[in-house]
Amino acid sequence: MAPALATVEQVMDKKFDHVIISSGTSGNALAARPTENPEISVLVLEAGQAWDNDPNVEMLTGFLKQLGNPEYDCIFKTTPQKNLGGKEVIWRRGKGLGGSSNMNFMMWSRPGKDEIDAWEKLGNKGWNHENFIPYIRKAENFHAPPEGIIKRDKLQVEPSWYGKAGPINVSYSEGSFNAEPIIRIPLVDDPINGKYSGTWTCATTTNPNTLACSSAFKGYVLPRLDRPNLSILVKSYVIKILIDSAKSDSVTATGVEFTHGDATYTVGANKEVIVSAGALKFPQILELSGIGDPKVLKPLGIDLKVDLPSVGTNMQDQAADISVSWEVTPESGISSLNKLGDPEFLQQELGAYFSQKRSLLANVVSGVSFLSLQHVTDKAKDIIAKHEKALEENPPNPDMPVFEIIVNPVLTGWINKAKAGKCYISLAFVLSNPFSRGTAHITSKDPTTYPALDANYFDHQIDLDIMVEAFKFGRDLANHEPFKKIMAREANPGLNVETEAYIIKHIKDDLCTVWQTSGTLPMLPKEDGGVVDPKFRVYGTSNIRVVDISIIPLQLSIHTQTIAYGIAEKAADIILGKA
Ligand SMILES: Cc1cc2nc3c(=O)[nH]c(=O)nc-3n(C[C@H](O)[C@H](O)[C@H](O)COP(=O)(O)OP(=O)(O)OC[C@H]3O[C@@H](n4cnc5c(N)ncnc54)[C@H](O)[C@@H]3O)c2cc1C
Repeated sequence: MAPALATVEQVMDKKFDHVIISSGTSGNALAARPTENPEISVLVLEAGQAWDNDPNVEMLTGFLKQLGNPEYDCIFKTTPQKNLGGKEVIWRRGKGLGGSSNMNFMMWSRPGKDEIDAWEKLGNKGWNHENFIPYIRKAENFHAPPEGIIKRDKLQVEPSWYGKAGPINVSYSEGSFNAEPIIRIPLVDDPINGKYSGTWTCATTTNPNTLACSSAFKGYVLPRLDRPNLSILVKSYVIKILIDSAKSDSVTATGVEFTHGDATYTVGANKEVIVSAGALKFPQILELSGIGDPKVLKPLGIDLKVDLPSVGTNMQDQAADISVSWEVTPESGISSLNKLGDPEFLQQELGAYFSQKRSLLANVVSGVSFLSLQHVTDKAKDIIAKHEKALEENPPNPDMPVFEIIVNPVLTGWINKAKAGKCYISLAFVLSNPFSRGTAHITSKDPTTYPALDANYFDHQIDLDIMVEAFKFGRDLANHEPFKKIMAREANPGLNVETEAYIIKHIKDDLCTVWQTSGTLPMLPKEDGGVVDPKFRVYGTSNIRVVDISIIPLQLSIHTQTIAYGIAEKAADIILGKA
């Protein structure tokens, strides 16, 4: 049944204690926690729509049908990238109740100790691993795996390490596709405890009993929709925050302006406006509201309300080469997702999904390896020395993972197509901790014009140097067990990509993203380029908070949905005066 949501007539011109912009991954946790107190009223404005038991949102491989479909996907793209020969890179993002948690690949990974402790060292008091992990645990409803899966995935699972009472199902799946422990890469059997360099099986946000994908709206809000103090309006696109700038030291948000259908409406905020519209859209909302860099706002004729030049800077995107695949031998027993292109096979697998809860359609992405630079190449010291001057201010931690390899049972790459009856695996190579920084700024006053998203890939040459070495290392894994015995031949990009020059060309031609862009509104001291303080408040405002992965000051190697949930849980405690 479709959830009972508000109508525009029920919210227009009304006042709510908290107005939350978007029902994305962070937005739902923020809507659910404060409304536990019946005295607090919350309105959520979400640009997309509601999903009513939609198999594309419910089923584990349903995201494949969402990618590129404008009903589900915001479909951003970067500006032409100067270091990629002008190529524009498509960036997927979820739209509608649940945001990107509906379309992500469900991997559930906790951050490393050094990564979160670094945020505190950067000037964010109280933001360290020890304090932050309990907030991630709050989101978790962990399902301890059966002995068979523990053995198969070589896991150490101590249920007390995980949260049990949270809204998001976290489990190790039957449908995991795991490489065996990889020669040359150490196995990590407890990657959730603050150190995750090595190879391991990742948990995913799946309900192992129903094989349903667990997302932010379904977990946090759907069971609480009957709360009279919670209103959600879908198809409401926020244009800007309404600001009272009568006081000179800090401005106050009085409400929000949004469109719904063909009309424009306003709604009031008694206490706060909280923006959780994601790292790509939020800078736009702030800039249209007059908060940002005068050099961006003035030429567009936008009145400056808060002079905050760091809005939309510090963007960090995990770049990836996902187009390296091998045909596997028939003896490997690996069945790849390409086979789902055969309608008869697809029907068979759909039947098995619902009747036996076992199917290729229940496959989850879970075989990951995180590697430091010196693990990948014996040139690590040379590469760091070569860039010493540029890295002076921010020397890399030699043990920190900078690179990830993700194993997938599917042919990827654009050069060669899948052959009928053949099966494939691919290794995605991810530059997880880029040194290059990009920007997200408006170029027009028109709120429907997407912001200019400049990832600035390879602006820092060290990013390309790392990609090249990691590509060579990852590709060479096919010559070692356990891959050697299953790889029949390289399908993409193919062996003519051999010299360093060809490798660089291939990386640049095929460069894409793994959609973990963060940092556009960093939590840092203002004098160091910060936009929000450690309590999520936008500098120069009394009641606007940013609560999503825009605030990440320094990218993590890990996947970011755990961070989005942890951030929102922490913000909820702050809003409720508990932290
Ligand atoms: C394809 C894909 C695969 C991924 N795989 C993984 C993975 O396996 N593991 C992992 O940990 N992370 C993964 N991620 C990343 C993870 O999903 C995100 O980091 C996280 O969901 C971001 O949450 P958020 O709250 O910042 O934004 P989102 O969840 O993206 O929410 C933003 C919301 O804002 C709404 N919105 C935008 N503009 C407006 C406006 N003007 N008015 C009103 N509403 C607006 C959007 O409709 C959307 O609902 C993946 C992401 C993608 C896209």
